[in-house]
Amino acid sequence: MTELIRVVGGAIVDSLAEPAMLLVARRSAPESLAGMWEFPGGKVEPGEDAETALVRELLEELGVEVRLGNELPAPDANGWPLNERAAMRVWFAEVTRGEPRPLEDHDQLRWLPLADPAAVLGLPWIPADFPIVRALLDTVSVPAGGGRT
Ligand SMILES: Nc1nc2c([nH]c(=O)n2[C@H]2C[C@H](O)[C@@H](COP(=O)(O)OP(=O)(O)OP(=O)(O)O)O2)c(=O)[nH]1
Repeated sequence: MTELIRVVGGAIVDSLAEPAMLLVARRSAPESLAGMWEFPGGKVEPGEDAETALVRELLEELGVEVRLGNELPAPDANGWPLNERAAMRVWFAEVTRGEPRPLEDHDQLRWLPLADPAAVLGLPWIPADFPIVRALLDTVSVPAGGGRT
């Protein structure tokens, strides 16, 4: 049996406590993915912990240090299926040092308002990411107060 390719992605928000904006990245490589938007991140290396891999990837790709928040709840422990060989786990994250720049694999970064789901879902994401983006929008749209009138 071939082993599952473990991918990790960062849902970088302006504030973990009160997320209003989401940072998304446009792939420049490989050619099959160029022009599509994604969660910055990458593959977990052998023997590496998923969260360590994510912190490493975000530093390599965007030049920032981050604090990880909660994991976006996924359908199973491997995360979200990307294809028959790969699955991705996604964590919320907040930048603690540096200004995100597209240093590797991306040609554009964009902050999007989470209050505008149409703007977020309107980008040409990697197709496998759409269920993840929808789940993320649902998660952040839960009113913090939760009060009833
Ligand atoms: N980072 C990231 N990868 C995604 C997303 N959605 C999705 O299908 N993928 C796929 C694209 C790639 O096939 C794979 C991640 O590989 P990668 O090329 O980013 O990994 P890496 O930085 O470790 O690169 P490498 O060492 O393989 O060159 O997962 C996403 O939202 N973010």
